[in-house]
This record gives sequence, C-alpha cells and structure tokens, in this order.
Amino acid sequence: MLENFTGLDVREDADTLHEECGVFGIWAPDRDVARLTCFALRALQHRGQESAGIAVGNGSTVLVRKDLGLVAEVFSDYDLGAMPGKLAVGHVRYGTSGARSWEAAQPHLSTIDDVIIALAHNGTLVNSDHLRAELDRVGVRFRSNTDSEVAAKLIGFFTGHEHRIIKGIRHTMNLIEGGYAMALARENALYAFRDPHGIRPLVLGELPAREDGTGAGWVVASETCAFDIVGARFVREIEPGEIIRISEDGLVSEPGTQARATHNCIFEEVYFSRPDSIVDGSSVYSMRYNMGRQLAREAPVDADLVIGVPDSGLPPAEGFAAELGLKFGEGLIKNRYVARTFIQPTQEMRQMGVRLKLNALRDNVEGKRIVMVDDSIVRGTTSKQIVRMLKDAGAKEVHVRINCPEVKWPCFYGIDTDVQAQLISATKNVEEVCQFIEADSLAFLSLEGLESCVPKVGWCKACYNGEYPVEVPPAFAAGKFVEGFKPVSLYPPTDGATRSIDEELQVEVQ
Ligand SMILES: O=P(O)(O)OC[C@H]1O[C@H](OP(=O)(O)OP(=O)(O)O)[C@H](O)[C@@H]1O
Ligand SMILES: NC(=O)CC[C@H](N)C(=O)O
Ligand code: SF4
Ligand SMILES: [Mg+2]
Repeated sequence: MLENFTGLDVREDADTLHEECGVFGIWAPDRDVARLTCFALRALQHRGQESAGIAVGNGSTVLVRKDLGLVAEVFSDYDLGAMPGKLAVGHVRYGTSGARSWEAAQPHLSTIDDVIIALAHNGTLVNSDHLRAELDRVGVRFRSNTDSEVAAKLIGFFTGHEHRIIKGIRHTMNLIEGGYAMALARENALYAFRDPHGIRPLVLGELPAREDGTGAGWVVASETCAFDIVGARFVREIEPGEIIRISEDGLVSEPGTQARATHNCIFEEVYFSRPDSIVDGSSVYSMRYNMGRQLAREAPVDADLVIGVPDSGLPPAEGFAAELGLKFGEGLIKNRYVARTFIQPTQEMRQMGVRLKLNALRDNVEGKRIVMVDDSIVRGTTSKQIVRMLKDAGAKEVHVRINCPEVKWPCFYGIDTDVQAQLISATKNVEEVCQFIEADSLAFLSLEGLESCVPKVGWCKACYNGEYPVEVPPAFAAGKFVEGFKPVSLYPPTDGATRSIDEELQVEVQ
C-alpha cells in the first residue's frame, strides 16, 4: 500500500492553506514515553496530517516507527507497547520540502558508528540544496529529498568528526538557514533547538512527579496544547538559537548559534496554533477574539448573524459580533471526521472536499444578512465554496471578513505557500477577490490592527509585507515570485549560509 504513495508529490494539488508540522519530545525514564508521545501527537494533529512518527531512546538504541497517515492510523496499541524507553521524539508532517512519501516521513535517522540519532523538524531550510550537494560530495547518502533529512545527516556528519552530538548540532546550526524547531533523540538523551530568529515555535514543559516521587520528566513541543494532554506544566519558550539537552544529568541549556532579532511567525496566532495553546504568554483564543473585535472596528457591517468558519474562524467571529453588538451563531457545521488527506486532485473533487468538510445550517442562515468571518484567504477556494453554500442555503447577503491582512507573499519558512502565483491576493485587489468569491462585501484586518492584538515581540510578517527575516537564496526563490514583486531581505545572509562543509570543519565550536 505504501508504494502507491512513495515519491508522489501531491502538494501541487493542495487547495487550501495547509498546516506545517508538529514536533514533540519527552524525557521521562519511568513513564510510557511512546504512548505519551502518541497522545501529544494527537493534540498536534492539526499541524500536519500526511504522516506521523515516533522514535524512542531506550538506553541502548533508538527505535523508530513512522508511516503515512494520521496518528491514530499509524500507531496501534501493539506498536506503542513494543517501544519502551526513557525518552522519545514525535512528529506529524505536512511536507514543505520533498515528496509526500514514506521516506520523507519523520523522524529522520542518522548513524554515527553505533550511535543512532532521530530528528523531528518543523520548518523549512532555505539553503538545503547547497548543503545536500555538500554532503553528497563527501559521500553521504540520502533516503528522501527533504530538507529535514539534510539536517539529520549534517548533525550525523559533524558528530562523526567531533565525537559529541552537541558539537554536531552547533556546526549544523551554523550552516542551516530558515525556520526550524527541532527535537532530537539518541539512546540516552533528548535535545531540542530552535532557529536564531525563533521563526518556528518550540516550548519547554515539566512533567511533575507522581505521588510516590517517580515519573518526573521534561517535555518539548510546538504548542502548549500538547503539554495539557500529557499532564505537563509550561515552563518557558526555548530561546531562539538555544539548545536544550536533557539526560540523566538533568536539563542543561547550551548556546547553539548566535540569536538574531526575534521574528516569531505571526501566522501561528492567526491560524496554525490551536486556540487552547498559549503563545508568548497569551492565549491564542483571546488573541483571535481580539482580532475579530479589531476587524469589526475597522470594517463594520450591519447584519442579522455573524458566523465563523470552523475551526479557526470561530473565535474572531465571536469577537466581531461582540464588538458590534450583533448576534453570533452557527452557520456552518463541520464534519470532524474528514481528513484532507482524502481530497482528490481534480477540481471537481477539490470543491467537493470543502463540501465534505463543511455544510451550511439552513435553519440559521435562510433569509438573513450574514457576516462570515474566517482567519485567512490564501488561494480563495474555501471562501468561494462557502459563500456559495450559504447562498444556496438561502442567505440574503454574505459579507466576508478576514482576521488577517491579504496573504500576498510566499512563505519559505515552513508553510507550503512558496509559490506566489497561487496566492489570490498577489494578483487580485480586494474588490477583485470579492468578485471571485462572489461575496457582497469583503474586508481584511490591517497589519497594524493584527499587531495590536498580539504581544509585543518581534514578528515575521513576510507573507503580508514581503519583508523576509532570512534571505531566500536566489536559486531557491527562482520562479516562486510573480513578475514585478521584489522581496526585501531584512538582514544580509549569515557567513554560514554558503559555507562549505570543509570550511565549517575549521570553525571551532565548544
Ligand atoms: O483560501 P484558501 O486557499 O481556501 O485557504 C484558506 C482556508 O484554509 C484554512 O482552512 P483549512 O480548511 O485548511 O483548515 P481549518 O479547518 O483548520 O480551518 C484557513 O482556515 C482558511 O479557511
Ligand atoms: N511543515 C513542515 O514543518 C515540514 C518540515 C519539513 N520541511 C518537511 O517537509 O518534512
Ligand atoms: S512568511 Fe508568514 S507564514 Fe511564513 S513564517 Fe513568516 S509569518 Fe509565518
Ligand atoms: Mg479554515
């Protein structure tokens, strides 16, 4: 069955904004680490539905199980029972680099003599082609064509020379550019590290001991919602450029690479993160609610009912209605058993995909002037389908309100929107998009309005304003921008971006 998928890249067929990836790591020698990782991955399932994997360190080696499919499809009770260990890392994938294949599923392995390491990565590395060629030159072989495997093999390569994994990670962090939040397992230690701009999120939590004093441990995850499910307490964010190492010796924070200006992905707040997660000290739910209120102040409209597009459009719709004193209610019912994985690659089936997932609630919308709030318009497929659905169900007017600005620029740091021509707002203005989705009116939240609803940390906003914190190498960007669009690089590339492996081996790391 797997062979049907191997090497088949279906990302071109994707028709809505897809998530990125979720990573998790746990150090808890007297807990069932594989099962706890499986629970955590289920909490992070919204971040990626293509494949799932768990690697367990059991003191003497690393065991991995990964496959295409949802977490519940990949891991049986039997599988989890066969993976006892002290620590584990887990991953759910929506690929941004390489095929949607078994080989591209994570964690990726690398061996250094008799030591095995397993790496889980959320993000995209913009210079992985150069680094792959470098590894290729020195005889390193790959099983997949993903950027994440390049990182795993780089760590393995440098560790082979330096004989310490921490040094292997540091050399790798010197070279890789882009967005990354990574968790790495070896047989007796867990590592977690994050890109120097903090583009992709990674948080640290603590597992409290049981009443008898056993069971204490540490966890790392893309989002805090994964902590709640395993009973862990949020401790702090993993800092940009930091490496955390957890072993019998406890938790140690080590410098990885020089932190640069913080640029957390603002789209996490808008769409990717679950509303019950806490990001930068604020609840995602409350930030989205406030985005809805701000949107209502910026683009008010009189209506009989405000509805949200499930799931991420619900909190801002509630805020929008509250701000204007309008009625908030359900207008769309979501079939929670439909996974995008099953959406087929023809236009007819794509459209059916939205209908499979959502249906209009005629009782509530018939004869009414509706405000429909969603988090974003990317390619425009979802909004167009839903507006039609609401009108077919008898809505008199449908006013669309979007709680982020127009997505005009491609993302190269972990989201699969790296081709600008696919973004409807890159080539159409608000009025034209409104016509395309056949709405009665359309408005987007301003960038200033969005920023007023999130904490005052540094943000990556490149998909809205074209200002990229990490320079995208010309070869990687080739053909990805619409003619006439000139991205701005906020900083020059680092020295490591184009360095060869031989040159990096001359660099002293601690
Ligand atoms: O303009 P489009 O290209 O259609 O993309 C935008 C839509 O994609 C996302 O929803 P998605 O269906 O991916 O997931 P969700 O159910 O989590 O909202 C997002 O919430 C928008 O609804
Ligand atoms: N969405 C992601 O974070 C993907 C991670 C990695 N670039 C991959 O394609 O596997
Ligand atoms: S470009 Fe947009 S989606 Fe990509 S990391 Fe930056 S803010 Fe996030
Ligand atoms: Mg949606």
